[in-house]
Amino acid sequence: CAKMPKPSQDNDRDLTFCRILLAELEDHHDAWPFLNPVNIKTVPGYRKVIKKPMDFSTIREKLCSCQYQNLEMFIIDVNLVFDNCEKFNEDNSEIGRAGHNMRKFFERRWTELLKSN
Ligand SMILES: Cn1cc(C(=O)NCCCNC(=O)c2ccc(F)cc2)ccc1=O
Repeated sequence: CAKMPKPSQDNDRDLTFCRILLAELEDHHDAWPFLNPVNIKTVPGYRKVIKKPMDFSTIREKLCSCQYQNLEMFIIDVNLVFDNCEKFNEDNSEIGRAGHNMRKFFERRWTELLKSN
């Protein structure tokens, strides 16, 4: 059928979830490697290896400028942060472990939030 616009209350719910989830990610103890874009001038190899850099401040900027149509698009960008981290860092490294911890936290929190609805 014709693509019907999503009822606004679903959009509002999705936007609220994105704001809650992003605030919790930014406040997490292990967030420090992901708060700002990786500095491709000071981190050798990063520019070549990671095709689509992503970080929490960029996600914050996209959220505040209505660049996420829905919760799914937001989750894709958050997972990109953690997938980039796994690709570039050893599992047994400080940043590698932070990435695994943050991904586990995020998975648990968004499933909890969606179950609450
Ligand atoms: C995700 N990723 C990050 C880095 C990286 O070196 N990132 C900068 C760490 C230095 N940043 C801090 O220490 C900091 C930042 C904010 C803050 F509030 C407190 C501390 C390298 C490879 C990689 O894959």
